Amino acid sequence: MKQILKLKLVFKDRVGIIADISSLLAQNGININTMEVKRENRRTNIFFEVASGEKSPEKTSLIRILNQIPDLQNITFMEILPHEARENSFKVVLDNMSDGVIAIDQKGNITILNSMARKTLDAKGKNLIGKPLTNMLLPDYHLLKCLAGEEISNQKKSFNTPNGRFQYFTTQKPIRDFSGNIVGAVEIAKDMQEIKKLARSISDPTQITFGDVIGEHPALKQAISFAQKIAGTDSIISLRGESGTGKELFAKAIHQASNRGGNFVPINCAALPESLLESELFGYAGGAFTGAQKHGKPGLFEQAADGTIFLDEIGDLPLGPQAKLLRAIQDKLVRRIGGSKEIPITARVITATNRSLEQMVEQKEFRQDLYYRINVLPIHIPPLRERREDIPLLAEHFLFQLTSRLNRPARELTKQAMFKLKNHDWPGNVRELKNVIERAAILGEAGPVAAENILFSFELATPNRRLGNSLPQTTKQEANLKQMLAEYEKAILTQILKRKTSIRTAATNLGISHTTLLNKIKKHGL
Ligand SMILES: Nc1ncnc2c1ncn2[C@@H]1O[C@H](COP(=O)(O)OP(=O)(O)OP(=O)(O)O)[C@@H](O)[C@H]1O
Repeated sequence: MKQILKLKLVFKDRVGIIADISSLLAQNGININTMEVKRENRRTNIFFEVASGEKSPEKTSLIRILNQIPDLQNITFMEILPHEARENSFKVVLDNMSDGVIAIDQKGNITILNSMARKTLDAKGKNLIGKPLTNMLLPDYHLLKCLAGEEISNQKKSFNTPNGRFQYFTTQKPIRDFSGNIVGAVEIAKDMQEIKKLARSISDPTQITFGDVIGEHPALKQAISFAQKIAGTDSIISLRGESGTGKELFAKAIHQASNRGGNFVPINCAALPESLLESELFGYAGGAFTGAQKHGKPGLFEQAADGTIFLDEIGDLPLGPQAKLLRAIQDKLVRRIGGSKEIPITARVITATNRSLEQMVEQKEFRQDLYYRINVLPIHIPPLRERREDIPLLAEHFLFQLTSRLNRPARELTKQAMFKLKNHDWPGNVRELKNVIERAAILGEAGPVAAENILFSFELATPNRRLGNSLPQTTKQEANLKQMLAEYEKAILTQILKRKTSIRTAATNLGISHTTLLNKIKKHGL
């Protein structure tokens, strides 16, 4: 029976090994199918495959033959040779591409046809490798012209396939060897629908996915994986977390992952007066009140249709609208103000708040029954100060976002700038970090973003800081006592360091130890 054997031989490095192997095997009537040589550490590794003919070599007889070659140190039989492993991984890469790839050799015979090309051309299961390109039904055979040096880039084309009309951008180029000789040609076809989808997702900022939620902290990752798990259900989700922690970002990502057909419709319950809230949420019938539109107006529940309604700051919803919201959620029906028709609700409800609803229930500011309705699946988003390790990731992300938006070259943050960011308390959470980074990037020159351009809101409030009797002019809204003291301390240290005395003298003057002063200098990124 015909047999294929794959081997690895290890030799002490010397000249003439390959000649020895070839002539010895030929003398014994054994054919070499493939051979690969690799030299390393004064050893020569030879990988090869032999196909035995009539005189099929047994493993033992092959070993006996090979053992005659001088300097052979080791023989191993292999399942797969290195070049086969490389080809397999190359094939996996090609087959996982969303573009169709066809390659031909010098004679115009097909050498590569990846999964996407097979699918589009309805060639699955057909063995076309090695066959002429002209055997395939294609809109044209321009690829053959690439063998004469022609090439095209991103040309729009379309043709009818058994699966419908396929519109694509094609790029076709000759393949050249190291000396520049044409040894084949390759075509890459990009599906136009995929390109359109990609363009939409880049240009449409509302298309937020979980990939846009940056952070590696376990608590954040847990929140993301829980949100991903429940995104596809119809249940009400309650997002809990301080202001600026990313609740709206999560809501949008959940909506995107839910694959719901309708829109994402947000409403900030704190931003509207009570009189307007109900008409916004539930809409009104024609002539419901003076000034109303003649034909009435659909509310946000109706507008969201099969999508998602995001009730932001639900803790700020007054008690009146709370009762109506509860009824709507319970009955899955809304009635426009002044109307009689009941309209079914198909939208998914996501709520968010930074307030303690539990405390509000206790103080009778929030209805207990509504609380239980909306708090079925709570997701807690941790504040930034509890996940400081995410600060560098987020800072780089916002810097990259800004520079790409402004069409500027990518930038990085200096070590000192990063240090300053990591040591801030972040009362405003991720939103504050985003603002700080954008401000720093705009303020500074080109090149890395420096620490002196990292300005927190309390620093902005005191542009004319002076030492002496005047305290920093930060007001209560802008910073807490801790921040004000930190700022005052920093101002004193900056002033003292400017005098260029030694750290030790400065420490003595300040009445603190040398190490305490060093720690403080480090803390303030001075
Ligand atoms: N993990 C994150 N990754 C990337 N960007 C984030 C993240 N968290 C928040 N952001 C960004 O920070 C800003 C504030 O986030 P968002 O508006 O979602 O917060 P919020 O919790 O809804 O705030 P509020 O309670 O004030 O309504 C947005 O620009 C958002 O894109």
